[in-house]
Amino acid sequence: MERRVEGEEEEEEQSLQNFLTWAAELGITDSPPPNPSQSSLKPSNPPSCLGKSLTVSHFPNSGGRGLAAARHLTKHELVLTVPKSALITSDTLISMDNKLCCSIRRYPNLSSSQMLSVCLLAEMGKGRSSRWHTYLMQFPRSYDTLAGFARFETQALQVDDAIWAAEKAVSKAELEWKEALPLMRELEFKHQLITFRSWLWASATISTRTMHIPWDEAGCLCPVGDFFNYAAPGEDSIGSEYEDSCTQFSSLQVSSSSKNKDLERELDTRPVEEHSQRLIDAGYEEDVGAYCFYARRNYRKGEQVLLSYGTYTNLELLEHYGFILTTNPNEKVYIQLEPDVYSNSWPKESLYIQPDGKPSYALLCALRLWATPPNKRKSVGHLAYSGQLLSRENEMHVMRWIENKCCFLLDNVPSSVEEDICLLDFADKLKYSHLNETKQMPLACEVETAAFAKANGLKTVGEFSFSNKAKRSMERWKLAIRWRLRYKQILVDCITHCTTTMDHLSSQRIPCLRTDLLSFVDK
Ligand SMILES: C[S@@+](CC[C@H](N)C(=O)[O-])C[C@H]1O[C@@H](n2cnc3c(N)ncnc32)[C@H](O)[C@@H]1O
Repeated sequence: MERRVEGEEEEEEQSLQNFLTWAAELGITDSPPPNPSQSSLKPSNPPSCLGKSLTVSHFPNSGGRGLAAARHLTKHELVLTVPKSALITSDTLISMDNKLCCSIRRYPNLSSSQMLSVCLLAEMGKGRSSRWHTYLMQFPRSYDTLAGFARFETQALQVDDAIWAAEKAVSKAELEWKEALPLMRELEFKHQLITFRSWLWASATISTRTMHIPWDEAGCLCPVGDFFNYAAPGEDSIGSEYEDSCTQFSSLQVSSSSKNKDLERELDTRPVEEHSQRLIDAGYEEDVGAYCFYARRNYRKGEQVLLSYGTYTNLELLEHYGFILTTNPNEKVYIQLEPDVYSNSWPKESLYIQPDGKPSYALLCALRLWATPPNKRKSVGHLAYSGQLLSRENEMHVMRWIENKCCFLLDNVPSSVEEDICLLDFADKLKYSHLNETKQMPLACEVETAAFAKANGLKTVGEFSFSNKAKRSMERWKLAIRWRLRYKQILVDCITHCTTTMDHLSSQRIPCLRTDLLSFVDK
């Protein structure tokens, strides 16, 4: 969840009100006509920004500031439109700034996201004289995306793949910043705006808030539209299979360089009459000339109205948006197989443990074939690929293998599920009081807490009148612990699943599809 500096609530409230008034003047409305393509947005509609369909509210456990239903909303109903003139892209900012326009042309090798970052920083440098000042003030001051993770926070992820993803995100951001430095120097940015810290802020703003548009890969910043918090596809809408598959489209986007194929697909821009066939909950509509947002399901008054940014694992959410979901239907614990298992040619991304602890379809198929004697594989390939259990022994073998793998992975991380829960509990309490309870902690927690204190220049772990920097580090540390805890819980659930399956297999006479298919691996 995003944080703002404490003690500024009143000021923030005033700033929000100013922003919403400004947004209404720009024609941003949550009282759009039922079919905006048949009615001009201006000037017949009274200025309205929030209160008609939506209202700004706080949801401490699901995104902080977000949008709530101001009344009963019906599935597929149009709830917000943001006209094109209110969207911010690199082009918008360049067109209003001659110096920026002349300089940026000399750097054609910068990516569209790098260009938008530079434009955003240039706009920030203008302070109150920026046309967008009121809106820019609504952005968080810091983010928890992986690129901003310091060494201690990265190590707290504990799992190699996750540590690697964080290190890669940091080095990518550094490289992009260095590439953009000559342009920022040419533009004579103030020292504060040229720092890596400011770059991280600008690129995280783009990563967490831009929305897909067809004419700029970096996307656009969409005032008010970017107040929608996230619900995973499938989680928020109880719909048909058709709807579930379609909610994989996203309006909020990750940077084009991350190559998320889902997000590169064209968005649906069909008219509102085709509501029942609508593929997404938001998108730019050329015929309306506005970004349009639709309710993805029915909402009761006061409920948070959510948007699906796309299908993400928790690590991806952390990388691009700086948060994770405790219940994420798209979470995956990837399982690395030996090279001989890959001969079955399953893509690596299909081999994982699901959030409910069950092995993925592909993982089961791959292991069932692998546990079959090589000379029998061809003849049973069609059964394995159609997801069928091959024999009791084969299945027992597969379950034992997965169970051992999960145990191995759990043994190779520095702390257990129980220790992580204890550490999270401790970190939560630290916010409220001075504590010196580390002596009652399990050793692993004590060691990690001491490492946190050291990384943040605190003399003792009991010294918790934190600086803002230490508070932000604490938030990222907690995110890392929550991420790895979920990872471990899935492995534990998988072990339970394997044990239960093996018990079931041993107690029952499972008809063998092929009695000759005894696993060969034990022999
Ligand atoms: C597009 S903004 C949404 C509005 C944002 N809460 C605000 O106050 O401006 C996306 C950011 O909101 C937060 N967020 C969105 N959905 C969330 C969720 N379900 N749980 C936690 N944080 C969420 C994350 O920090 C994310 O980067």
